[in-house]
Amino acid sequence: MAECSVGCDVELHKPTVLIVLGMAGSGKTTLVQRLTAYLHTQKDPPYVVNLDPAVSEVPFPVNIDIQDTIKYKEVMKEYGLGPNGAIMTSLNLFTTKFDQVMSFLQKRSSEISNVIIDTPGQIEVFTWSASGAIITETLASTFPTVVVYVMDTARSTNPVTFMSNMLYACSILYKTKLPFIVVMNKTDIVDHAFAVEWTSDFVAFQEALDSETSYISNLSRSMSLVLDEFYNDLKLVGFSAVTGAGTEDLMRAVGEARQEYITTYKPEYDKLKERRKKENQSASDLPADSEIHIQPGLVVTKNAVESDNGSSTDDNEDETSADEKSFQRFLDAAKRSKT
Ligand SMILES: Nc1nc2c(ncn2[C@@H]2O[C@H](COP(=O)(O)OP(=O)(O)OP(=O)(O)O)[C@@H](O)[C@H]2O)c(=O)[nH]1
Repeated sequence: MAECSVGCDVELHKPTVLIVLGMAGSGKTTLVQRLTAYLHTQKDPPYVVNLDPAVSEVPFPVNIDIQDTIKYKEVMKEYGLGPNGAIMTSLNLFTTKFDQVMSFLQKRSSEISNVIIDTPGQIEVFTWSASGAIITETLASTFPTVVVYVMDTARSTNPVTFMSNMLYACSILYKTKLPFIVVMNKTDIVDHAFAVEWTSDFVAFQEALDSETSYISNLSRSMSLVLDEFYNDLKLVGFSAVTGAGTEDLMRAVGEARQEYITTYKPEYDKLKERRKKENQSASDLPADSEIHIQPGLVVTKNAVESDNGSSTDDNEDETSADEKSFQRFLDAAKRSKT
């Protein structure tokens, strides 16, 4: 990617957006709580956004809470959905209003240094959905944005499990195209030194795999070669959301990732913004009901959403996934909100 040569100083006065992702139970919410408390003690309170519609209690002061706009249990009732479908639909509905979130952020932009975004427990709701992609792209097109990927250290001591989680992290890196920090959380239970060793010493990881004799461990050996490149640029931080150990290391890594966004990723996002603008202009030639404006510069057409799901309109209705149905409701709701 190209280096940012001009206009980078403009970014100086913008807050860093931290998108906190991770498997269910890895400690995302507790980490957001810990970071928020830390930044308050630094007299630099963050702007906090909760995108998890199903969290029973938000344990930190939150500026924007999806639950204030969308009642997840009502969505379940109204659309006859199970918990996962309702979480997905709630996020889709909220995405149609994300331009309002952006205007709040822009208004506060000069007063805050960090925006922290907590995401739904089920990671795929955010990472493999069109609404997650729209939110990520919208934020990253405007603010220096970094992904904070939380891993449960205690549950990653098995080399094959560790490898699986790292492959997932790697796939998110390629999907979001943003600077990436892996936070090895819960170091109060297990020290993360093994993860540092496995990601920096290829031979040490191979030796750990030697104790595994399954077919999967052979696959892991091959995959570890692939991941070697990913590890080269990886920012890996040991952290405990419960004790606060590693908080300063994490904030240092966020600062480095922000810099990386400005020099390496921003030029790509600028090009994307330009492309979206052009798409937006050509979409204005289409009939009104074939487009849905999510926010200026971002247009989701019906076709775009369907191709995101890898489906076509010819699919058998019975085979239509809950995800696709939920997107159809998203489209309908967005159309309604336009009128
Ligand atoms: N010992 C220890 N426990 C932790 C730490 N961080 C989180 N936990 C515990 O792990 C559990 C899950 O934490 P959450 O913060 O709810 O995790 P989450 O990723 O937001 O969970 P979902 O929203 O369900 O995905 C809770 O019981 C926390 O108390 C940590 O650093 N150390």
